[in-house]
Amino acid sequence: MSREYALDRYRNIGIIAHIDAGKTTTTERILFYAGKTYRIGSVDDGTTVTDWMVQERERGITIVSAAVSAEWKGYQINLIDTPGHIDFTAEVQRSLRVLDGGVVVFDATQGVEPQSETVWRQADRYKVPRICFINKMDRVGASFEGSIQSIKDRLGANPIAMQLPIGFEAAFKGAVDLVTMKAILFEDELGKEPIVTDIPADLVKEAEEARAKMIEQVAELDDDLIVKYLENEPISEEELKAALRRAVIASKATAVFCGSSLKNKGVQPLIDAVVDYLPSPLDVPAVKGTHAKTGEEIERHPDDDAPASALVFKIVTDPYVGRLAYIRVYSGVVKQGGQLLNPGKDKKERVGRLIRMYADRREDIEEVRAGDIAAILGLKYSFTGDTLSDSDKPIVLESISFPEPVISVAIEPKTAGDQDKMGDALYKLSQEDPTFRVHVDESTGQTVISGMGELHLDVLVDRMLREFRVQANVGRTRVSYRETITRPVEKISYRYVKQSGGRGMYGHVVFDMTPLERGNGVQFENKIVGGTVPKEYIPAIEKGINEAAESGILAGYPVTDVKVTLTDGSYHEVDSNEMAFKMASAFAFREGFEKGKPVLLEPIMKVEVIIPQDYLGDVLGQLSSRRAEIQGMDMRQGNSQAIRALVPLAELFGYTTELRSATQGRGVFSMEFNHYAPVSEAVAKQVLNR
Ligand SMILES: Nc1nc2c(ncn2[C@@H]2O[C@H](COP(=O)(O)OP(=O)(O)OP(=O)(O)O)[C@@H](O)[C@H]2O)c(=O)[nH]1
Repeated sequence: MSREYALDRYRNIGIIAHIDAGKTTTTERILFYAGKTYRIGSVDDGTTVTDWMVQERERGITIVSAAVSAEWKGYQINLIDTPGHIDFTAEVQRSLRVLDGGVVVFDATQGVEPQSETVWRQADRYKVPRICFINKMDRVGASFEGSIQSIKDRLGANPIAMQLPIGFEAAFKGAVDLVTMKAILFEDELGKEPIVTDIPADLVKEAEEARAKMIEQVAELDDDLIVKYLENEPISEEELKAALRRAVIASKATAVFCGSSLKNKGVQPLIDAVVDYLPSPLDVPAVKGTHAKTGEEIERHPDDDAPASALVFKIVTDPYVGRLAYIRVYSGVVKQGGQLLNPGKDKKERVGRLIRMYADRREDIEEVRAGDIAAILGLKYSFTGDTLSDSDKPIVLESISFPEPVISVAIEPKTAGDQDKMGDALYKLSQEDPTFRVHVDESTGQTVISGMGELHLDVLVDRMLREFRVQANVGRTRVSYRETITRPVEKISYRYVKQSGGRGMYGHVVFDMTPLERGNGVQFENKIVGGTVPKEYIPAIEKGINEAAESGILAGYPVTDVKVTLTDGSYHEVDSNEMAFKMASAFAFREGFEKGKPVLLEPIMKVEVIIPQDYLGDVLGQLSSRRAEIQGMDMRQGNSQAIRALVPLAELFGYTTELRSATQGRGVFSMEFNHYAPVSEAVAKQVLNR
């Protein structure tokens, strides 16, 4: 079999946007025009194809990114939907890791919003080339220019306007294409072909100026073109497009388009732009990884003849077909019925079925080639972030790093019947989502689930009910605190000895514990020289420490930012075993922790509040009563005021409601985890008393 599309005809892209900018509507329209949807969905009616999960429909937000394939003018477009809400940041990150380019959607009345800034920065981190779509041009207050200005000011990007809007607000009709210098007009109705015609007479001058500016901007970024430009030689359409394509792929510029997805305007030129300016798998750097056995660094190119390598970027428990693992193939060919190695887990996996998702159907396929995206059915051991590789040439690709969950709730099954099902449901959900954790609180015996925010946990509890039919009582949302030590403790020595008939137990460890900077977790180093403790017991010692660190001694929260250095110990020829050393190190850890002057740490969030100017005084007052540390303020589009602050997460529960009522519903805020910090004594008392 050969390729259906040449490799340079693939586009793996994501639609990235702030919540409500119109990502779902735009995705829908793209899928409609790219020919694979039978029926257009509408977010407002709750029937979109990408938002297939019930609660997404009800909430009107996109939570789980589905990868959907479509076709446009002989190109295969794999659309990876990314959520716009910060609580689902893991979803955004995992999709950014596997896509080659992004379309960032903005609301023309708002320009850059707080969360568009967050997703933009994330895309920067993953070096994803982007084009922009200024949506909602039909709305009152829409401004193409204002939005472009905010992309420049707030994102520090280099936006190049490729169009000039025709018509204003409700009368928005389409745009002048500044490359071809033709007007493209759209009717409101879906499915109508755009009308390509001459530029309206009253816009000719403005269009010429805009084109001159665009050419200048593109030429400045391109060594070849700048010469021609300065010498006033003619620049062809192809040359212009090629130069812009290079600039976008190198992230030196972002091409900007406008439209109204809801009114079916501007979408086809946007898909043309995806093809013209966003990279194919050949245009992005080779993926990096390490040899699973030797640790040697390896690069893999998108070559069908290279050994197979793929990254699992999403697990979905599909109610109809079962556990689907979405993969991006980086090199080689993954074949249905074939075998792959998960080198990280050292497990062989069989590729049961290979499935390509379209907007309206699934299709079984025989193979997925380098550069493409599809789903595998039948994997047993592989999860998000895992590599699948050729067994003979095992590679582990760079994985995806996820933030630590910051809030938790206790949940309790309603009936005995729910008990078993709950365990199963939680297990499956945590498999799908690496920022969702489950643990049993030792002191209360309660099951505690942790995640990235209230909405995140709400959605998961909701899914438990709907997909797994588990009824559960949910406790109050709590902050996920951490515990750490504040001073070093040396030579903690613990001997675990048991003599109860038969064979005894003997394990003895001596170690130092030192506080680490924030964000370092629990680290372990073995510095034993000579054989006071045989090597075979070292892993058990480390395990004992890690298990003890799962719940600290202050209030049972996980321990973090501590380094344990094993310096000495002793063993017994007959009585020593792994269990004894594990017990010894766990007890020693607890003892050392107690002596290290432990403190509670709380998550501090980076918050941005956007409000109309008039409410500034009230909102600042509210923030300061919530222990906020104001970091800065600036003016935004439409006379609104942005406040940036660091606020403890514990103070943010219920803030949305308070902000709304203080600003007559007009204030919005976004937050993202920033760091952990020690709590004040008063707060510590409160938490510890609970
Ligand atoms: N006037 C106008 N409204 C639009 C346009 N595009 C989307 N909308 C509306 O804006 C709202 C949000 O659109 P969505 O497509 O759900 O936005 P989203 O960014 O996908 O939001 P999430 O899925 O929740 O992240 C819906 O009520 C849409 O009908 C547009 O071009 N013009």
